[in-house]
Formats: sequence, structure tokens, C-alpha cells
Amino acid sequence: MPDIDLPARIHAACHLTGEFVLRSGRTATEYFDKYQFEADPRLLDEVAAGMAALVPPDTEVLAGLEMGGIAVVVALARHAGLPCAFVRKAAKPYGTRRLAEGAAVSGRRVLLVEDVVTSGGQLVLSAADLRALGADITDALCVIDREEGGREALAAESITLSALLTRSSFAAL
Ligand SMILES: O=P(O)(O)OC[C@H]1O[C@H](OP(=O)(O)OP(=O)(O)O)[C@H](O)[C@@H]1O
Ligand SMILES: O=C(O)c1cc(=O)[nH]c(=O)[nH]1
Repeated sequence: MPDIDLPARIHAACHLTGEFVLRSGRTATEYFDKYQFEADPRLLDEVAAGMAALVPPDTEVLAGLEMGGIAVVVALARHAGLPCAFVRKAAKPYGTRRLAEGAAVSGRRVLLVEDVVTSGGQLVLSAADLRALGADITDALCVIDREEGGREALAAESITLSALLTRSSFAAL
């Protein structure tokens, strides 16, 4: 049974107010500190259980983005029963030098998994990286969509964004 308190508990765990510079360079007066719900194993597991219902049925690989997306994708994989890839922002110049660690992505239906989406810029960059490796990407799934253009930026790349929670859904709490 869905937990109606889950959005409130996620919000209580991670919502901060103040002055923040975001990845996109924008400034904001609120910030969702994903590491706070990711650091609580029970809360993270509940987040993952909720996200599992949103995984497209033809998905073959879950690809979590460095760094906050990695904990989410591992938790989600346990519920979805799918293998994970761990997507770096840049490959290391040593070791395997792979940008996407873990499960192979070439020729497979890959779902992008992210924590918080603002402009969608990081997802667009990582989608391009994974497509260059041969991944078939049509969908992305995040925990929180701040509803600041991410959905539209991804749609321009033929990627549909789904979210467990949105900023406007928190407004109703
Ligand atoms: O939609 P965007 O405008 O791209 O912004 C969202 C991105 O920014 C944050 O990552 P951050 O760069 O803070 O990295 P981290 O996960 O490594 O902490 C967040 O985890 C997303 O990856
Ligand atoms: O846009 C971002 O960089 C960003 C926003 C936010 O609320 N939380 C986060 O981790 N990153």
C-alpha cells in the first residue's frame, strides 16, 4: 500500500532554505539535499519502492548518474530486479577508463536514474554520453523534479522524464 506520508518525510529530511548556487549556475532559495534521504537506508528503500512502479516495462538497464544518482539506482535495482550502470561525469584516466561502469549499455534499453532534476542539463549530457556508447534511451526517472525546465530539455532530446515527486506536489503538504 502506498505510504501517504512518504512525500512529507522526504521533504522533512532534505528540504533546505537559504541561498544556493545550483549545478546549472542558477541561484535558488530552496535546495533538496538528496544526500539526506539517501543516507537513511529505510527512507531510501521506500523512495526506491515508489520509483519501481514508474520503471518502463521494457527497461533492461538502470543507469544512475554520479554522484547522487548512484545510491538511488542501487536501491531501485533491488526492487526492479534489473542490473545497474554507474555513469561518471568524466571517465577516470586509469583502470578500465569506462564512463559507464557496471552493466553494459550498448544495444540495451537504458533508463536514466537521477536524484534531483532542475534544468535537466546533467541528464542531457549523460544521455548523450550513453547514446555515444550505443545505449537506447527514451526515458529518465528522478526522485524530485524541481519543474524548472528539465522535462522540456529532455523532451527536446526525445526523452520522457518521470518523477516520484515534484516541487509542486510538495506545495500541497
Ligand atoms: O538538472 P540540472 O540543472 O542538471 O541539475 C541537477 C543536477 O545537479 C545535481 O548534481 P550535482 O552536480 O550537485 O552532483 P552530485 O550528484 O555529484 O552531488 C543533481 O544531483 C543533478 O545531477
Ligand atoms: O540544481 C541543482 O544543482 C540541485 C538542486 C537541488 O535542489 N538539489 C540538488 O542536489 N541539486
